[in-house]
Amino acid sequence: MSAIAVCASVALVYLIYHTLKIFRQYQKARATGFKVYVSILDTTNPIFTVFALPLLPILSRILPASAFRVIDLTTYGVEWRDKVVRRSRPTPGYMVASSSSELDLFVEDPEIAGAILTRWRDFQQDRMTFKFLGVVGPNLAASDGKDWQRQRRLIAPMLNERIMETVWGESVEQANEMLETFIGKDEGKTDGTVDGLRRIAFNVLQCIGYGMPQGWNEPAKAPQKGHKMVYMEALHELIEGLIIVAMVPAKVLAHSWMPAVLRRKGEAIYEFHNYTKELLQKEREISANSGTPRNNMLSLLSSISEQNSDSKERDSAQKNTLSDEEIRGNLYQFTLAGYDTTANTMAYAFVTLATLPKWQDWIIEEVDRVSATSPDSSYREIFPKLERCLALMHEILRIYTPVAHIVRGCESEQSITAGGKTYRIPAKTRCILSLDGLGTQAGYWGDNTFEFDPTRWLIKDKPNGIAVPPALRQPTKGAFIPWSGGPRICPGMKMAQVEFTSVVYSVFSKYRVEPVLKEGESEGDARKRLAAVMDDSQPKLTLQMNRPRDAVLKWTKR
Ligand code: HEM
Repeated sequence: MSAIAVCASVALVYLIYHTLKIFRQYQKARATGFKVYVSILDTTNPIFTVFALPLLPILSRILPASAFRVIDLTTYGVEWRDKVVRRSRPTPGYMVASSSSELDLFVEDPEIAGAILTRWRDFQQDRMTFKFLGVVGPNLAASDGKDWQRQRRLIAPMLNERIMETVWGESVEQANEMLETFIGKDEGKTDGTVDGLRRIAFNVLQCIGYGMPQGWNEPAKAPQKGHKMVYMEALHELIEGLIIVAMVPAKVLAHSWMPAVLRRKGEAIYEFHNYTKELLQKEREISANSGTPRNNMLSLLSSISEQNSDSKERDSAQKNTLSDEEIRGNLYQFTLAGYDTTANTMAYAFVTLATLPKWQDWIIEEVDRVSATSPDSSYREIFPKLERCLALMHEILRIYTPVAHIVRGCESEQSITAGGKTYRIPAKTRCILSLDGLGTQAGYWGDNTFEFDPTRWLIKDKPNGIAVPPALRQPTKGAFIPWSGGPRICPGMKMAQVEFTSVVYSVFSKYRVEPVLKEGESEGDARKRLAAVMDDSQPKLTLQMNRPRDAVLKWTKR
């Protein structure tokens, strides 16, 4: 037999095997009752996730529309792409059968999404999420079962009201410093608002996480002796390089033959390990002298370190301590989870208000009313009254949902009843909850679902005016889950709300914002151009604008 014939036979056998595998997966998917799409590519493979996205524009030109739609529907970020062109996906969801040993179920129905999030023992955290989030140590988001239960019970209560007061104060200071800088230069015109808000989010986390406040304008510090970068730089490098850091071992990244930009990511992993060890040591000495933990996550976490405990509890769920690796992992994960999410929510809110002056006036009305009727500007006095500012945040999260979807997997067959119908979900199915899509389902939100209208969140006919704390409409379970839901709901939700509202409140107490007009451009056209900058977004770690510097804004004193 010639070499060509051998190759052809091997290819044929592989093709038959591949086709049979897809067929078997298709049969399983058909039995669920959801609409089924078949993909010849393995959609659960990370290589597909990374490469399908940049290839989409080319594929859309060369493939027939129906074939392209199948690839589109299975490629990361489909919810956002559909939202921009106001297109919806099949409800209550759809299955994708491919050559993977796992099936994918894209969930578009609030009842099913709510059930999956609530039944956390049946539907567990996705293994890929473990890989990406557990890169510098085990932590809350990258754990399941008893380890997760213990970490959640110990860590979530740390984000308490004392921390909220610090978040409020720090965010106000950061926002004031940023706006004073913008106003002091170039008649208040800047292309740096989105970056400026990122800096605020990072600095607030630095203050809450480590008790190391950093002024918005303060120049970066020099690395300490024996280090190549400062701690927060190392953390920043890891967060910005999340995917590469998770895929390539630190030893390889830090090698001398690596390009400088990648080598720095590898070095950042080692720096982060060493710094956290030193910081923990220092924190233990401070606590030993003072007796009580300070008001930051590092101090609170180190107070429950297993080093300080003589407990012999063996059951992971019952223990009241964290290992040093878990403290390191959680310090990293808190910054990762709270940074991009909060920063981008603020960014879309500010650019939206510059685009829609009517809603800016609406916010200013509340800011002025609350400030005129409050004896001081503390967190306890102001935050509970900022109902419209919180409604603004909800509406931004509904339209510009930061986390596109949550993935959960089931190891055994599960059934879920929704809309009077029972769906059987086969073992080894990845359930991809479309947070982005659920927030705009016309069936639930109505015909104006794609319109920006924060009043949809207000509870009309409240008996005594403002309810305390700010009370907004509660959508049906599973219909609005930008912070997730069920037992794993984001523990940083209140912190993000306090930060967002304090920044909006301080900025609009003193300033207004509008788009900078290009030569010959009308105000209406400039607003449309700005809206297009927001539409040109891409879900990466979270949804973000592709051209943030094109959002050129002019800030003026009121
Ligand atoms: C607008 C801001 C935020 C949004 C939209 C958001 C969204 C989310 C989402 C969707 C999850 C996934 C939960 C799941 O797997 O079911 C999550 C988890 C988490 N978030 Fe947030 N988050 C925000 C801010 C924050 C902040 C400020 C912090 C802390 C400083 C934080 C800490 C966490 C942690 C620790 C988890 C893991 C919880 C667990 O697995 O039990 N988040 N967040």
